Amino acid sequence: MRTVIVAAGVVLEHGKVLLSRRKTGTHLEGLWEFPGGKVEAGEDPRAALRRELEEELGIDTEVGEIVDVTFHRYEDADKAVLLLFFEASRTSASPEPRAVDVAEVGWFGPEALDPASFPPADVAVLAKVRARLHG
Ligand SMILES: Nc1nc2c([nH]c(=O)n2[C@H]2C[C@H](O)[C@@H](COP(=O)(O)OP(=O)(O)OP(=O)(O)O)O2)c(=O)[nH]1
Repeated sequence: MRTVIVAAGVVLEHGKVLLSRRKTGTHLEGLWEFPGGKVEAGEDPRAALRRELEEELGIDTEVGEIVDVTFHRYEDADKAVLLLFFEASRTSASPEPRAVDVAEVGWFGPEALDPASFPPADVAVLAKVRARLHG
């Protein structure tokens, strides 16, 4: 089984978190997630996250500290993911997020962070993000 390294962003603004929804036809289709994607061979994970946020949501960001690291095996897809969740913030010049290469995008409060709507690999980080939103 291969392991894929994924960088995902926790972008908070005004007590809400930025989430995107996976497109139909992809692994885990229709679920909400922290926007991001695969780190290419030899690529700096923070640079990968900036690139993915630009490609998928059209936003310009600065990537900060790590929020959580999780490992999950998706037996059905015969793949494992090492997920690096980073704090990220939009630069002052950044456009508003839009669904360029995701099914949907939006800002959500803590009540939306129901683990049933997210990939199983996200359970631990959801608790951390919920705590940040309440804090
Ligand atoms: N961006 C992101 N990906 C996540 C999260 N949780 C989680 O399990 N993943 C998984 C889903 C995918 O298997 C992988 C992200 O890679 P990707 O978005 O480039 O995946 P993909 O659909 O293009 O994958 P593939 O079909 O090309 O293998 O990480 C999350 O919160 N954010």
